[in-house]
Amino acid sequence: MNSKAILKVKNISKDFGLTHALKDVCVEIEQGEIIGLIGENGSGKSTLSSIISGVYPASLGELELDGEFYKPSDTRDAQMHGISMIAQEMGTLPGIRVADNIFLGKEHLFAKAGVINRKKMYQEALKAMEKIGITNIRPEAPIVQYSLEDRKLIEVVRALYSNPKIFIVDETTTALSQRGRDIIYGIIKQFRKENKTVLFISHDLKELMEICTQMIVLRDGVLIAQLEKEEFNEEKIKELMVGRKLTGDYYRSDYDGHCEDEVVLSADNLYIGTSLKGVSLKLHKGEILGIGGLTDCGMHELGKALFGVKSPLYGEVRLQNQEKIISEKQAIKNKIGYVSKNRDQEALILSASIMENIVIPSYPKLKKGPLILKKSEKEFTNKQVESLNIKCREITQDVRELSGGNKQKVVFGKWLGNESEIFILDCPTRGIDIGVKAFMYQLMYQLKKEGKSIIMISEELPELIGMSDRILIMKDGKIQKSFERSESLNETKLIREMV
Ligand SMILES: Nc1ncnc2c1ncn2[C@@H]1O[C@H](COP(=O)(O)OP(=O)(O)OP(=O)(O)O)[C@@H](O)[C@H]1O
Repeated sequence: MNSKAILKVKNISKDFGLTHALKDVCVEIEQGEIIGLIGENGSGKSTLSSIISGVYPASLGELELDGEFYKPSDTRDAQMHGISMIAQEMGTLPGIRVADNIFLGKEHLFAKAGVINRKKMYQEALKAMEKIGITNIRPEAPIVQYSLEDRKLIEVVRALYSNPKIFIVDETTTALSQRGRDIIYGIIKQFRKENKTVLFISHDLKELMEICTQMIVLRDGVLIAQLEKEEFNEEKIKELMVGRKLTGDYYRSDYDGHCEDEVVLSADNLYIGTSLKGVSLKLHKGEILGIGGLTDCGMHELGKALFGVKSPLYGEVRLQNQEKIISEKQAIKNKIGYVSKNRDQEALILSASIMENIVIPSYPKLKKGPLILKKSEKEFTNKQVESLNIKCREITQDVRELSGGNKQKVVFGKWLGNESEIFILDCPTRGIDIGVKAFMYQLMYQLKKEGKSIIMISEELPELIGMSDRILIMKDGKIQKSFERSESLNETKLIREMV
């Protein structure tokens, strides 16, 4: 393979106010390499890829592309230089069709005398989608018709249409099902074959070790290492990421799946569209009930139904006092907290501050007459920020500015602050680093010991096995099998029931 530095990152620093997101980073990225970018939440991965892909400029330092000075004025300029990125937060435009999303800003390609030839545009969209193996999406359909995953894949098609020589994938695969992941892996393989370059950001170290040919490790905005494939070693990379040896238990170490008999939440024969077909379950006081399955098995809809955001066509969700859960507002009033899989879209208001996000469910509690005192809001927020160790500049800072792990802590803070008794957690550790993950597991175990009850919906089998008292495996909208906590439980036994 022809090895040549296609991109040089020279002494790049980036400050956001008082936050030093990148400090004097120097990296050489070679043509034809698949480079994994790894580091804890907030280590600067997205900042580095955003500078390379033209989202914003560096504060100091410069870039060199193909031996020439390179300073993209925006993402379109970067695309014209052959660099495209799929970002964590970007998304598609909701009010328009699939094809219009793919060719956003490139409509002139299909225009003649100011009139767009839509037939040609749709044909081209179909071709572009088929090229990466997407066959279920209609180019003329409104984009809102499609799932979050399909919309993410449409973004991929858009990014690839400019035929980039460097493709940056920022924390995308965790949001996708196996089918979506396979599409991304297929694209990466193709890039490698064509001697093109990929910068791949993921928190899944195993995934990176398998797919990448090199690995860049960042810590606190500083470049720690650039490793060749033969130097990949899981323990060593983890140590480089966190700067210390990781010791102690990751998951809980006991195998006692015992909890109280008291049922705090029950679902009876829930039906929702084609996603839930008669699901019943009981959650006990002090129980961690894991729910697993393939992404489209209905488990995410089940979480929404238990929290009252999705109404079942048939069946009901009841609390211990037999009150029926029919809305999110009522669930919150009854001390239920919900962490959505789609954190940025459903669990947070990104343009609001950390404080506003944390106090929302607790407004009724904080109210003194018709007013809420700023002082009590601040005290309330500070307590959560301190106990969850949320890394931020100030509590009035927009949540948008936080790294993924810290955003997730804000979501937890809002439900802990409201003194929730029941937590419905949909993929609670998605996109967060190993340090924060370990913290989340300890927190869940602590909550269990305090008698709180947790439903943990997860696509990660090790965490289901490692943390749950009981696991329900779902398949095609139904509960397929229940497993008790046991030392002999393993992934193979669960997978057998999932597929
Ligand atoms: N627009 C912004 N305004 C202010 N601070 C920001 C902004 N973007 C990032 N930061 C800060 O810069 C630091 C690096 O963030 P960055 O998003 O690059 O980390 P990351 O490694 O990609 O994290 P994650 O894995 O959680 O996505 C963090 O402290 C973050 O809070």
